[in-house]
Amino acid sequence: MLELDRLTVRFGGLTAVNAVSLRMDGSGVLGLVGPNGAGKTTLFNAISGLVKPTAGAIRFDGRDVMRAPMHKRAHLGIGRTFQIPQPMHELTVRENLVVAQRFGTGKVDMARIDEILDFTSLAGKARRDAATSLALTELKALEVAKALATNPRLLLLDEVLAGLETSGKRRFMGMLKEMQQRFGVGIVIIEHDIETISSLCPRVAVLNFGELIADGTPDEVFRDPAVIKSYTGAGTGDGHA
Ligand SMILES: Nc1ncnc2c1ncn2[C@@H]1O[C@H](COP(=O)(O)OP(=O)(O)OP(=O)(O)O)[C@@H](O)[C@H]1O
Repeated sequence: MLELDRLTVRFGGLTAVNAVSLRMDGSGVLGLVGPNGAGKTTLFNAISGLVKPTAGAIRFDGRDVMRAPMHKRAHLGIGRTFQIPQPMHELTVRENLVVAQRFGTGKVDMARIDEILDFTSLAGKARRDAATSLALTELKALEVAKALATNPRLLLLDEVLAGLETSGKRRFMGMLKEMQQRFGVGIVIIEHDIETISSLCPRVAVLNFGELIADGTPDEVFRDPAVIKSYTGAGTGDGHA
């Protein structure tokens, strides 16, 4: 479904993503890890159309989307969340989903919105509450709900689990596991915690200084000396992946 071919993003003299080639079919969950500044979010930005790659190719269902604008990529089925949740604060939870759905699909389907609100446990908050009144877990759920409302077939989740306490995180992980089946969506998730990634993702890709240095099962990847070195040598030193 998604095919990156030597994708490269440069910001002036800095190569944030360096000739990354990666394929993903329409199912499953792919974990994307790497030390801070490795280029993970930039890769998401390039796939979703927020930054313009310098070189390489992005194909979605065999179609070259390298130059397609964000809304076009959303229409084709590429959805995403942002590291810092970006709700429209003054709108209600339901209105946030309506706006997202219009952006992603060009129409409004209230039954689908109700299904998503239910699934993300936001139904009780939907009508009255402005997004600004939500707690962190609810804001993260809203970020996922908005992305689901765009009707994606591939969903890029940028650190949606970060900052959640243990029980919230567990519930959220259950939701993500169920989401693939229920909504027929393939997931790529950026997450720093190795235990979380290992439990969620049968496949993990590792970036370091913009380069893809490993791609395999969690067991293979987290035992790979190059990956261990990237964390101990060039990593954050804070125990995070
Ligand atoms: N718009 C930009 N202009 C210039 N440099 C940028 C821009 N966006 C990102 N960078 C740089 O590109 C590199 C990769 O950043 P990116 O945010 O993609 O890393 P990351 O792996 O997502 O990091 P983190 O885990 O800390 O979120 C960093 O050196 C960052 O400072």
